[in-house]
Amino acid sequence: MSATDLHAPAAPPRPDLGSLRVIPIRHRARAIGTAVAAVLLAGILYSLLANPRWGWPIFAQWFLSEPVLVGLGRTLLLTALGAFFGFTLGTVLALARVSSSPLLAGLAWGFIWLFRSIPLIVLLLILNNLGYLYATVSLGVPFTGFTFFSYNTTQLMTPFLAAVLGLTLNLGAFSAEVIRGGILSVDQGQHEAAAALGLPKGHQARRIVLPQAMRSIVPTAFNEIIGLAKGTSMVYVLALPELFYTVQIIYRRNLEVIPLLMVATVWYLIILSVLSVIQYHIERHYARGALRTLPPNAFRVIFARLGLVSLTPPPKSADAAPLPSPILRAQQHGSDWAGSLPQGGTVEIRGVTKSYGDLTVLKDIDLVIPAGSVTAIIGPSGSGKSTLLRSINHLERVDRGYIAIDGELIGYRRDGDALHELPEKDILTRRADVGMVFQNFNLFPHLTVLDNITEAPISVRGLPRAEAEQLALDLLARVGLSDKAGAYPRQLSGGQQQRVAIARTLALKPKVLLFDEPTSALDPELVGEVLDVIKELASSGITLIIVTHEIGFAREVADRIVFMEQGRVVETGSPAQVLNDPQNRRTADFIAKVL
Ligand SMILES: Nc1ncnc2c1ncn2[C@@H]1O[C@H](COP(=O)(O)OP(=O)(O)OP(=O)(O)O)[C@@H](O)[C@H]1O
Repeated sequence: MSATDLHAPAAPPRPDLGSLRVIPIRHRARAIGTAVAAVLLAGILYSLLANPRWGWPIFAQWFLSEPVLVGLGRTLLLTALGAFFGFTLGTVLALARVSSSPLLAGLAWGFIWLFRSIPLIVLLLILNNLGYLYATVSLGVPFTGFTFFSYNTTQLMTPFLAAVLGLTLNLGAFSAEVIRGGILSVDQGQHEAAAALGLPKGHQARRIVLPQAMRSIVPTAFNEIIGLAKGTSMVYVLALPELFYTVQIIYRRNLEVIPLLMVATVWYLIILSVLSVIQYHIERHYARGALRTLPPNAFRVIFARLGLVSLTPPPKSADAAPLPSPILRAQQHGSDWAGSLPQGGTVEIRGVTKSYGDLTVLKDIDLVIPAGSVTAIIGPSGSGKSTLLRSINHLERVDRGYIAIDGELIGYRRDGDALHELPEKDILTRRADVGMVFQNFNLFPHLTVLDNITEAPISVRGLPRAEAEQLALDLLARVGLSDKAGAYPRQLSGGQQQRVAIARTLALKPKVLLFDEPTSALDPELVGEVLDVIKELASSGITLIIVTHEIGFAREVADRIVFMEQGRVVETGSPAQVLNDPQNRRTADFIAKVL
């Protein structure tokens, strides 16, 4: 014991913390509010039940009567058909609106403009009177008199068909804008990552863009469907006895207006409640991956309130296990990148120039990057490094010059002196040879880690699912993440996400791997784990091109450094030469600033 300890005042006795009680704060205002709400509710219920004019016995007599149920069935059928065809049409229109074809986009815009402008009731009446405008509906070859079929319009356009068609056209126009809004809400990086993996356009829309767009589409889409369910009452103008028209017929006969209106109201309330439960579960489905923890299943909440189940899921033992370092994990699996990846390709960049409007960001770039080499591109911000990298896999189109991998042009076909741009389908196929790892990872948040990796091998390389999953598990083991196969990207740290992104790119077995500042979105303590994986890859034989601000890492891993400034390659050479003995003054100034 030291002298200071001898003179220190004795510490007060430590209370027994285990015996302390926690007393929750009392919210007086909330308690008063609840009491007022309960009194109001009781008052409303009393007025509903005690006032005989509501006519509850008559309500009970008609609520489940046959004509009401038949009308209800028609309302439900119209809602289901209108919603199905309306949203199918809306999806096609929304995809046409965002397509790069001006004609398609213009036609879709015109359709939406027209059918959003026409009131539903007017549209229904026009469709119902179509027979007056066109006596027959025919399909044939114009001016030849040749027809495949011909129908009498009045017989064809029954009130039911007119109702379904009217509701479909109306909902199609409104839902197209809802869906387009959802598509626009998907981050640009997601489109780029899908394109960089060579996923076909239709596949990108179906598997990557629309599922993510659904999160913002679903709430508004359900508003539209609820509007449609109530809007079906509009078809009374066609004398089609759906729910509302049926109760109207009944109360005109028995004059019990209020009880019969209540019959319709309560049925609409039930339809709305069922739709709300469906909406909750669809939203929950599309929240997978977007939220770290999903909200509980609505039925589970009810059962939990009744004390039948617990709301807390049992802990997952796999998540608790500490992760070994990537390199250690790779050694445990006896892995060696060399041999498992294809031989690297030679990248030839010739006379590449690129401008954005008046700003020329790449100026006559000439570079040959040998197969299997590791090249680090460095330079000040805005010097064109990322643009050059993105041009290599044709995410950016160059204005002049060309880029070839093993002599094969990425975005073009050469014909004498002319370079013809390839169709999107061929560009996507060739892109699969050039993997790209993005600064912000751009993992698909709605897919598990395993699905992120298997998506492109299955769709682009045509691998059977079982084989693709085996490949993905092997790659995950190599980057030290085999126990995260079932996790969603948002459940991983930044460093882990970037390692998954590397595994996803490698699953296509590219000849060239591009890294666009792979660590700049990471916290300093996570940078090392990603750099470790890249260092391992450096000896694999694959060609690596890395845009980086990590000069120390570039020195350690690269065979060659390319220094860029203002869209030009100012100096290239070995790390020792460029970093220790730069020949150009601008390179020297930059190195002096960053080292
Ligand atoms: N889509 C675009 N439209 C217009 N200008 C662009 C576009 N993309 C890049 N630029 C401009 O091109 C120049 C080069 O950008 P680039 O991203 O290639 O630079 P960088 O060297 O990678 O910079 P950093 O190190 O900051 O990422 C910059 O001036 C940038 O503002």
